[in-house]
Amino acid sequence: MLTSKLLTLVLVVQPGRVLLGMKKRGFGAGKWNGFGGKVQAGETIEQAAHRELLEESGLTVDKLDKIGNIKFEFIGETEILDVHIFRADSFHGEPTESDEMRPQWFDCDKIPFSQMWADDMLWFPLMLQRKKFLGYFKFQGHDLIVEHKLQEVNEV
Ligand SMILES: CNc1cc(N2CCOCC2)nc(N)n1
Repeated sequence: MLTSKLLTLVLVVQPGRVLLGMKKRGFGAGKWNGFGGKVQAGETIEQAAHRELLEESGLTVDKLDKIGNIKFEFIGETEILDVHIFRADSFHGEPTESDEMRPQWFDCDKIPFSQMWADDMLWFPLMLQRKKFLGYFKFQGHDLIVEHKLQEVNEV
C-alpha cells in the first residue's frame, strides 16, 4: 500500500528569470530546484510553502499562485511524494543562502536542466507559460523516468 507525503515547491519567477536553489544536503542534494519541503501537522499546504520559502531563500511573498500538483513514485519505495507547486511573481527581501539551499537567478532560456530533477524539463515550460498542470512521474532511482503523465488543467 502506497502512502503519500505532502511536499511544497515554490518557483519565484520575474520577467526573463527564475530563482532556483542548489540543494546542499538531504533529498535532491546537488540539484537546482525551487524552494520547498514538508508540510507539518497543523499548517496548510500554502502556509508550509511560505515557511519553506522563507527558511530556504530568505524571501517572503505576498501571493503564491497554485500552478501544479505532481505525484512522484520511486520503484521499490512505498511513499508517493505529493508535490504542490506554487509560483510567485514578486517577493520581499534578498535571496540568501541557507543551510539547505544556495539561491541563484537563472535566465529562463538558460535553466540548468542537466543539474535538475529529470521531470523539470517537462513541466517548467508549462510553469513559465503560466499554465496549470497535473502530473505523475514514476522514477527508477533518482535519474530515470520510466513512466509519466502530464496534463494541462484549468484548476489545480
Ligand atoms: C522527483 N522529482 C522532483 C522532486 C521534487 N521535490 C521533491 C522534494 O521536495 C521538493 C520537490 N522537485 C522536483 N522538481 N522534481
